[in-house]
Amino acid sequence: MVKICCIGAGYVGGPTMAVIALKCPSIEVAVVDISVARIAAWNSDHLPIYEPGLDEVVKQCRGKNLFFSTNVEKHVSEADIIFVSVNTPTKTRGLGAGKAADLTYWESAARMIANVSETDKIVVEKSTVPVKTAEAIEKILTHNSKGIKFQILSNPEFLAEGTAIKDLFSPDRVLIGGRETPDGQRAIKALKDVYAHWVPEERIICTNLWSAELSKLAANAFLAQRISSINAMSALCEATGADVSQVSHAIGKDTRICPKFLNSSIGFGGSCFQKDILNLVYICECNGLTDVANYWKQIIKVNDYQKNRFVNCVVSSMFNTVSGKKIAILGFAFKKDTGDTRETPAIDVCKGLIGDKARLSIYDPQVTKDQVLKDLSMDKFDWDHPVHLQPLSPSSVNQVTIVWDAYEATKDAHGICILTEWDEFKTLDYQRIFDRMRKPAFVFDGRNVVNVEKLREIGFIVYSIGKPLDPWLKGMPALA
Ligand SMILES: NC(=O)c1ccc[n+]([C@@H]2O[C@H](COP(=O)([O-])OP(=O)(O)OC[C@H]3O[C@@H](n4cnc5c(N)ncnc54)[C@H](O)[C@@H]3O)[C@@H](O)[C@H]2O)c1
Ligand SMILES: O=c1ccn([C@@H]2O[C@H](COP(=O)(O)OP(=O)(O)O[C@H]3O[C@H](CO)[C@@H](O)[C@H](O)[C@H]3O)[C@@H](O)[C@H]2O)c(=O)[nH]1
Repeated sequence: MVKICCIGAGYVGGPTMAVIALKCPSIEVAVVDISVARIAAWNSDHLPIYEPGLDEVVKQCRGKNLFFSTNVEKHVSEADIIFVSVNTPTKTRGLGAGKAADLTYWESAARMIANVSETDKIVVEKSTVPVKTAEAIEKILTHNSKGIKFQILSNPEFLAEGTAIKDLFSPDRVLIGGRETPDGQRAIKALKDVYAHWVPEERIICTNLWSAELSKLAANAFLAQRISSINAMSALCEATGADVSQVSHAIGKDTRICPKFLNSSIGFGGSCFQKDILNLVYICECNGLTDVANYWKQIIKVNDYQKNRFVNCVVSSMFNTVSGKKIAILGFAFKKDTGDTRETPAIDVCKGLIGDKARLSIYDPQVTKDQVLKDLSMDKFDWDHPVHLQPLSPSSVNQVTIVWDAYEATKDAHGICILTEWDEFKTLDYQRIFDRMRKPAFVFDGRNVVNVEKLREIGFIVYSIGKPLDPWLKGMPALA
């Protein structure tokens, strides 16, 4: 029986291995982690992450051919194939701080693999890593081993949160990079055989190591670039009276452009886009490609611009001050159908409003009070370290309350900011909400989820990103 071990039981390691176990009953899969709490949660009825469909997959295989354990060394030493899916945060200190990937967790995993291995292994990079990481990992493994052979493969993950199970069941492609030697090709085939249990052969792409590593960074940069492009257009739409949804629809009909990833928003969030683009920028700079680095930097600049623009719009619309005013925040997760808040644009928007002394009442159907408070008090990039190494949650953040109902959040509020596109925000009873708010009552829709005309009929002043401006908002200093 082939044995797989995955180091890192996070958003990638957990779902990916659960699907491999489900689709390959003949393979034994162990997912290991240094976080005792995380492993306990994977072994309980309350999984550590919320992902539609994940519970069912885990329930079907856990205890049969899928195991979650803190006994990292035992499972690593027994495995034929080891996936490494640990954190690769942005460095906050030293060389490359603020851009380069911090490979501390990866390096420590590689050293441990070298220490405990007694048989030949295939080591698979599942984490997103800088190009040429495989070369460094190879050096660590070969210099520390006792004649054991290691083959390194790059097998980046392309799943998106909220649709992880769907993406894993039916991936657009699986990418495997390896050495162009007979041993390297044999390793590629072994991993290909795993995916071939359910992924059609034509969707499994095999390349050299560096192409696979770079393709992951390139894919995220291209995706994020589309969002920054449409968000840049949203500002122009507001200035000219065009409607960004109509523009997206019109340009998306061109099959060369396609309609996906053209939804204007308060900016992209999530654990990957910003981190991976910063990483790409750093690699370009290290290779002397300053103009290329500056091109990709601009994607993040526009993303920051979009978040600032939104905050400025809220403040300037409400008579240039939100001091002491209650603002309801609907949605805190970085997108719908996930409880993940890593790098969510809601953090920057909330911090911006708190900076202007607003009182915030935050509601998100999947994000806990503790998480929100932690996010609002953590330093940039601190979130991307294993949970037990993160700062403890503070007891409270001034000016912020967290509630479990959109009606409670909006009661007596002066304004509402919609920051995540949860479906339930489309069907709220906005008349009821309006009746219980201070007047004039404002809605700032950062995700284009509400029916603007209906809300204006009720009496709201509505700002919806990239849409023709409400007469109230025209001429406001931040928007003019
Ligand atoms: N989240 C996504 O949607 C996504 C998608 C594709 C790729 N990625 C990449 O995958 C990697 C993992 O991301 P994630 O979202 O799963 O992170 P995560 O924080 O959810 O999980 C990483 C896990 O690794 C564990 N860990 C760290 N060092 C360890 C060690 N030495 N031994 C054992 N366990 C260790 C941590 O405790 C943590 O539970 C990152 O490189 C990320 O960029 C993420
Ligand atoms: O048209 C769009 C699409 C997305 N977003 C935002 O962009 C961010 C990222 O969304 P998405 O890409 O759907 O989620 P992630 O889980 O971050 O997935 C991305 O990052 C992963 C980690 O690398 C990759 O594996 C995935 O392929 C890639 O889509 C979120 O804040 C979304 O709200 C928009 O604003 N407009």
